[in-house]
Amino acid sequence: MTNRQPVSAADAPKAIGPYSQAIWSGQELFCSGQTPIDPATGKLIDGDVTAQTHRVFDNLAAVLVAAGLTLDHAIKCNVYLVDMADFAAMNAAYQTRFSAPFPARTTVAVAGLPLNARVEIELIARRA
Ligand SMILES: C=C(N)C(=O)O
Repeated sequence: MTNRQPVSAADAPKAIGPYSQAIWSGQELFCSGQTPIDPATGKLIDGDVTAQTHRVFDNLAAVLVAAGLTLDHAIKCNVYLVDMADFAAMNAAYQTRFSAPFPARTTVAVAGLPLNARVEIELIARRA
């Protein structure tokens, strides 16, 4: 028997590969990386890294809501950028989606992201 309890969010993009949108493990929820896919079309949105970051957070929020949580439950985020020149703009959008104290975070630049997204963010959340 698996200890992986999946979360399925109709308002977030369907997985584009063999992964769950999120998995509960005990009190912690591991949310797969979200790219700026519009769940209505299944396609990447048009827009710069600011718009892409907000779409990513809308998608993460939809997954969290399906699990009975919100972004306030996030404890760790990993941010992937294809161009570190987007760091400041990503931060500006990012900081509007949380209130202090901010979750722990790591940001790295990567060689590429699915569907040619500029940003992907994954997070871990914890219920009380
Ligand atoms: C988009 C993803 N989270 C993936 O391909 O792993």
